[in-house]
Amino acid sequence: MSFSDLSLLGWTGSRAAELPDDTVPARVARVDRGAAEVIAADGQHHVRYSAPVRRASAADPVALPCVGDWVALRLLPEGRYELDAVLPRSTAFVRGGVSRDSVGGLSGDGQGQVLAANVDVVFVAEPSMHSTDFADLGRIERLVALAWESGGTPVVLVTKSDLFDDGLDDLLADVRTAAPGVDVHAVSSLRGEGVELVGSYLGGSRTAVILGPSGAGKSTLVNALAGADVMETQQVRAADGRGRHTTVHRELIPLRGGGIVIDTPGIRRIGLYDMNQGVDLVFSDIEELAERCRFGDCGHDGEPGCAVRAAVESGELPERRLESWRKLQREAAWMASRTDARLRKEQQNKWKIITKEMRRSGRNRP
Ligand SMILES: Nc1nc2c(ncn2[C@@H]2O[C@H](COP(=O)(O)OP(=O)(O)OP(=O)(O)O)[C@@H](O)[C@H]2O)c(=O)[nH]1
Ligand SMILES: [Zn+2]
Repeated sequence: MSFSDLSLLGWTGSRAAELPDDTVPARVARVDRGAAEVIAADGQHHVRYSAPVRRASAADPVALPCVGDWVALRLLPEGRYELDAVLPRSTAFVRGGVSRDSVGGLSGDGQGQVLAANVDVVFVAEPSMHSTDFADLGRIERLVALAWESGGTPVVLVTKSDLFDDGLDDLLADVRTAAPGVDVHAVSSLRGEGVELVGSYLGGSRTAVILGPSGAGKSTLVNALAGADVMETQQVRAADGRGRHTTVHRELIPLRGGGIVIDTPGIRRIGLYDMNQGVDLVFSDIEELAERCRFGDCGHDGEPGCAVRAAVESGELPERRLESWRKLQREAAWMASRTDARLRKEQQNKWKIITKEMRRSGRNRP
């Protein structure tokens, strides 16, 4: 991968002002215990972290460089670069626990870890059919919440749309109800339908991730966008008999039509934790109804004058959606109790601004 022009990697003039003196910019393509693969204007480099970066990261893992970060490189007297600073992130996927240990629980140390940074567009891929099941609206809600939480813009892709003959329009309508204010598109990588439209979100060298369950067709879509087989799909893995864990992913993938996709094992596994305010936006319809409940702290659980229950009764609000909302609220509360307080505050501040913007532009009106 070679980029003579960093703007193809998403570098913008506004970031230049944040670059310390006597350093050059680079973007992190991969991290590996105390060192990173970065792409600078003069090519790819393997760089170690400076002492200040190491100290900051020891105090708070959120300061560790991660894929997608823009960083400052300083040329050392012996002629190699050192990673001197992580430039301020515009967006970040933060995981609440540092490690998911073998029992599958969060580490419980309450510290965050950044899985990917400076992601502009978050595609939420949900297959129209998953073995014998239809698209899972609850999963879409969760992943859209996570996308909002990162600061990026979610776009829902109903993948494998070719598996659907009749009723695709109905399905898309249901998905739109599950993700108010979010663009929803049908995509078939197999037929090449919708692929160009997906690519159009990445104009101006924007950066994307694709979230979604295994088998949603994420790798196939990335290959279609990249115009080359940069990802091993499940089919290829099955054909050459290699287990998925041995697959070496390229983590920062340039696309033929411009733009970049970040794909890391961490982002692939990211799922159903780390949500707070994102939930409010996904359920903006419920939040709006709740403003009309008689009691400010209404639990929508049989209280008199409850506008939310009334909407369920009248069929305006699907019961399923109220249940999803309750479930996500509980999880978000649980996660929030475990997330580093400072980080949470930062996210909340950012969130207030985004919410305000959305209110103003009316984007969260279903
Ligand atoms: N019918 C149909 N099948 C597709 C489409 N896109 C992908 N597939 C198939 O679905 C299977 C899974 O596709 P992948 O791209 O490997 O899915 P993934 O989301 O990357 O899966 P993981 O790597 O396990 O996360 C493969 O057998 C693909 O050939 C599509 O548009 N239509
Ligand atoms: Zn109520």
